[in-house]
Amino acid sequence: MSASASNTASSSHTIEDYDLVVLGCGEGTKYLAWTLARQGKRVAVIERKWIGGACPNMACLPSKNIIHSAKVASYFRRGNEFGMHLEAEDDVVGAELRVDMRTVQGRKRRMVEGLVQMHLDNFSSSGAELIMGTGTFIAPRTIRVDLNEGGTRILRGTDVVIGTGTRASIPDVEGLAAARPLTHIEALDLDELPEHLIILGAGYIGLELAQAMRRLGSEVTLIERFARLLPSVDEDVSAGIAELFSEEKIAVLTDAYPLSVSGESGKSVTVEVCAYEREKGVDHIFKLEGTHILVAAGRAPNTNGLGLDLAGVELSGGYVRVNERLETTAPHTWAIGDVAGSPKFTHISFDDFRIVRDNIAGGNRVTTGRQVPSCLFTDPELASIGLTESEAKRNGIPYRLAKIPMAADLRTRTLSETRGFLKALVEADGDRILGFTGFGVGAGEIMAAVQVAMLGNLPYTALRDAIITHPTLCEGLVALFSKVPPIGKNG
Ligand SMILES: Cc1cc2nc3c(=O)[nH]c(=O)nc-3n(C[C@H](O)[C@H](O)[C@H](O)COP(=O)(O)OP(=O)(O)OC[C@H]3O[C@@H](n4cnc5c(N)ncnc54)[C@H](O)[C@@H]3O)c2cc1C
Ligand SMILES: NC(=O)c1ccc[n+]([C@@H]2O[C@H](COP(=O)([O-])OP(=O)(O)OC[C@H]3O[C@@H](n4cnc5c(N)ncnc54)[C@H](O)[C@@H]3O)[C@@H](O)[C@H]2O)c1
Repeated sequence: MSASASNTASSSHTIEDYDLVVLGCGEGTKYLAWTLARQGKRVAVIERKWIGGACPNMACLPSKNIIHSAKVASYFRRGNEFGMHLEAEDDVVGAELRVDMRTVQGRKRRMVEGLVQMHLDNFSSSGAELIMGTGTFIAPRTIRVDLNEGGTRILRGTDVVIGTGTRASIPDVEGLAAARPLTHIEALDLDELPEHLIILGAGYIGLELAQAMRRLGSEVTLIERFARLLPSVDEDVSAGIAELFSEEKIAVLTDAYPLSVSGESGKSVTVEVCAYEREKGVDHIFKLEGTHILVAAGRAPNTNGLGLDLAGVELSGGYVRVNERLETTAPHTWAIGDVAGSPKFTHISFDDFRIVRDNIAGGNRVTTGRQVPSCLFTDPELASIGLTESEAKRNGIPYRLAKIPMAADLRTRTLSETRGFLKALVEADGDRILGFTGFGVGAGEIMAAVQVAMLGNLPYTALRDAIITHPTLCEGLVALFSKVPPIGKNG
């Protein structure tokens, strides 16, 4: 769809007017573009590199693809347990598994190519225009695009949406940047397995990739500055993950941080680590040798150099400042997803799309009070929604607690995947479900059933008394909610 040229920004550039101009082709922004274009609006999306944004290209979906290959590797190693033997080897446990990373990557790359094609099809069927180039604001609602193929264009939107996402933040550690560390982008695209991968940061990315790379055959060491893995989750969850990682021989250094790094990732790196020994109250400084270093130490917003000041868009802590309607400080200028400071999940960026779509149409939809479910895709998964036990304690919120081991969910026994537990918080003086955490096989899928009950304001007894197919993983919810203590008695 061609845009109408209405006036000129400079002697050589015509301003092209659109109903909607979107900066960054991420989760929420692409859905907004396709939706408004299908309504007959003139829409342009500016993207510098990734058609579809982070999720399909180098974040959620590629990581889950590699994690699944790592699961297959773990099944291979567990072959004996299931009575599976390779012809040539009697003892599969003793046999060395050879992982061909090029084939692992080939499967992932085919998936990504298919996803990119799916996005291109959506652009052509919706009529939204995809412009490959780097966008910078030059005036309110007006963006100059430095086209990847050369040349520039200037676009102005009746509405403009910023969805430029985040990037890996590289901590200011002596020698770290010079060591050319991997971020998740390179780590998810390795054709050769690192011999010894050192991972800085034991958050979502660090934990998921540590286990995957270990299962594929790398030696892995995690360095985390806090005292335990995932300090924001309940202690029993954190301990469960620590035990899992210890069994899988992933070295974990907590209360530790790097002082300096030397060498070059991909060849050899030396990290000087400072680790605090809590019992003795002393710091130890030592050197750790590895072949690669991956930085998974949090995210930085892509707001630098966007010319946001020229657009009247203010920042807050580096992120685009938005209100609960996802409006920025400039009229008809919105922000979506990670860069708006929304919780950093694809499903949240998608929900931001729904909010902005409705508000552009004159509605009043807000981010406040929405559910923020999450799932860490370690094996087994850690899924959580609503209030956690530690949050309830910290905020003095009374609750009744139900907790069962995954082994009480009989499906797990058929799978030989009995590790972990399910827990739920129910209000102390009523039947409302306040929160759910599952650390176990299929926890992310089980959580969705609890989430629907919470959305519908169902009492916990609805799940307790439901007839759920046997033996499914969700059947465990009957056992879990049967454990809720009576009112007045918290177990
Ligand atoms: C390794 C990894 C695994 C993850 N796994 C999960 C998961 O399993 N589940 C989950 O829910 N979340 C996951 N996340 C988080 C999720 O990927 C992000 O929250 C989500 O992609 C954010 O989407 P977004 O809409 O904010 O924008 P993004 O998808 O980040 O897109 C922003 C786009 O803007 C473009 N851009 C930036 N600046 C410009 C510019 N000036 N001009 C033109 N284009 C520009 C970028 O190239 C990018 O394509 C993961 C993240 C990582 C890093
Ligand atoms: N399954 C999923 O949904 C999924 C998967 C991957 C990423 N994500 C999203 O992406 C975001 C970013 O992930 P991430 O893992 O980069 O960040 P994170 O915030 O989850 O974890 C970063 C970790 O690095 C540690 N750290 C930071 N600097 C350090 C230092 N100098 N020394 C030692 N430790 C240090 C922090 O204490 C923290 O534990 C997540 O918050 C999440 O929202 C989601």
